[in-house]
Amino acid sequence: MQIVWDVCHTPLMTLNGVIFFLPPPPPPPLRFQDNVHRGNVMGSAPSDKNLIQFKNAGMQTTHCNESVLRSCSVIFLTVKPNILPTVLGEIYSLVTPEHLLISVAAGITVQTLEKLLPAGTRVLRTMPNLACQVQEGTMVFCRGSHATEQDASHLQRLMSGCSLCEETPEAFINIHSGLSGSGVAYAYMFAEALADGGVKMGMPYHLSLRLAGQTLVGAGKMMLETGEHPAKLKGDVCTPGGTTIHAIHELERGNLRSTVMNAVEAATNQARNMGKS
Ligand SMILES: NC(=O)C1=CN([C@@H]2O[C@H](COP(=O)(O)OP(=O)(O)OC[C@H]3O[C@@H](n4cnc5c(N)ncnc54)[C@H](OP(=O)(O)O)[C@@H]3O)[C@@H](O)[C@H]2O)C=CC1
Ligand SMILES: O=C(O)[C@@H]1CCC=N1
Repeated sequence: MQIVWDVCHTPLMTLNGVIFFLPPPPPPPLRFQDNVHRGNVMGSAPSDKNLIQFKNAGMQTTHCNESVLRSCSVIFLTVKPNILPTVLGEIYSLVTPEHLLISVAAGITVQTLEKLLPAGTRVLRTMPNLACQVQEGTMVFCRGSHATEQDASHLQRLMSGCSLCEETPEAFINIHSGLSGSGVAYAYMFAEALADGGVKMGMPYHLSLRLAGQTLVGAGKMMLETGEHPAKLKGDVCTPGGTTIHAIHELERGNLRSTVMNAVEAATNQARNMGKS
């Protein structure tokens, strides 16, 4: 997840340095606004593979996770879930009440995070999706026992520039992982299949791909902007006896909706299992 860029993109507040353990932001031009200064953002990772892009964008970088704790007050934990316990052990002695720790790790519960951190640590558990990188993301989050109202609004303000960001009960975080965190990947598969269909019928691949991408963007935007149920919008596309209803019959034969529901269920259950191990 490339949270760092998204955070910096938002028009808010001074970050006393922020980010931790991240893949890179996309290449410049980055749009830093108001008080968020790229020089106040610090990324840490073992290698330069991703960090080099932080450096190129004028952010601070380090290979020492402890340095981030010493310099930063808002810490995004974006390592893979299986590495998180080791990293929290490493930084444990440096975490103070001044720090706000924000985890994006799939499956890792608030209870686990709090158990691995000093008593009283302010923690937020989140689940973003990849589209935060293009300011069209989704994120849900919940508070740990010591996180405050102010911490929650801080995160919402940080993320408001790049995602729909909702506070939810913790039980919804894994569901959001299955629906949207992973869901962008299902959408890409659908887009790929649309484009392949176009190619099959004789359209060049690059044109087919661009049209498929825009079809998904447009369909999502219609849903959000009209507030209409997707079934209603689907009905609007179906001319009686026309092309769409013939295609929909094929999708129903292939169990599209049931398959997608199964996918959300499988990903949610996997997130739940990851939280147990
Ligand atoms: N990918 C996605 O769409 C989403 C991912 N997430 C969550 O984001 C997290 C990252 O996943 P993903 O983006 O796929 O992972 P990546 O492998 O792309 O990124 C992980 C980063 O962690 C760094 N890292 C590894 N070990 C350490 C360490 N000990 N200390 C500091 N940094 C370290 C790696 O450094 P190096 O560059 O040196 O290898 C790398 O830059 C996971 O917890 C996942 O659940 C959540 C929602 C969506
Ligand atoms: O696949 C994963 O585990 C992560 C979490 C959600 C999206 N990617």
